[in-house]
Amino acid sequence: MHAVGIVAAAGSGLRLGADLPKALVPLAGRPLVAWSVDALRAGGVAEIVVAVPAEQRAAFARALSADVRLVDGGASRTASVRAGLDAATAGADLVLVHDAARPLTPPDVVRRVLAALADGHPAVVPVLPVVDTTVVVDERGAVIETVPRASLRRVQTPQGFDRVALTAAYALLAPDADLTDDAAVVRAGGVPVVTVDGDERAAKVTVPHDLATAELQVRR
Ligand SMILES: Nc1ccn([C@@H]2O[C@H](COP(=O)(O)OP(=O)(O)OP(=O)(O)O)[C@@H](O)[C@H]2O)c(=O)n1
Ligand SMILES: C[C@](O)(CO)[C@H](O)COP(=O)(O)O
Repeated sequence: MHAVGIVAAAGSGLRLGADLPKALVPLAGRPLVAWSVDALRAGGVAEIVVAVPAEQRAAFARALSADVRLVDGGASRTASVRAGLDAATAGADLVLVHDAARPLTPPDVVRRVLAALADGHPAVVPVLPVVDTTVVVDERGAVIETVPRASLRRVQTPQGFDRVALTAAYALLAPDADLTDDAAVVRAGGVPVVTVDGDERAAKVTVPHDLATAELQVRR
């Protein structure tokens, strides 16, 4: 089986508030995107395509090794992944879609996703339980309902797919579709999605505190 990794790295990182695209923000001196590419490689994915902001291609080329292919991302994560998928070589039968913003994803998470794909599941996501009480609020922020959380999960990346199933699901999407992850794309196309264990260390760097936490994690 041949897996291609697509790294979504074309976001700007508004919530992080850095003065360069989030995927280029350094963690222990290396750009987040370089860590995320390494995570996929350490888990057994050799071919990597990275979707980058078009105007930053040169900076990404300097940040990554020459065997990583760069493509121009789009206005949404969905558009960026679609561009990466279009650029993957025909030889790949599996696709792992990963966020550049999850730099410290342990290789075991990647391996668990690949193992479930090898078992014949067409779509696999790593998940974690919800550990806080979870509520619904009204427009003023008042709590109107506590949600039972036993069956809720937080979804991480990399998310793994049979390439034919993912390509077919993307082909069904409207060109301007903007879904929050790729599992939602295949589910919209009727493909069942199974879960494997995620890992707290695969947390997404979204706000400044997440970057500080990642720095501490690297130093341990
Ligand atoms: N047009 C976009 C938007 C997001 N992403 C990528 O999708 C991943 C998850 O998105 P998120 O963490 O929301 O990143 P940003 O969109 O950059 O963050 P923000 O919403 O704070 O601007 C990131 O690795 C980001 O680079 C992408 O490839 N193309
Ligand atoms: C893809 C993702 O990381 C799965 O949890 C998440 O949906 C990305 O969300 P964001 O708001 O675009 O960061």
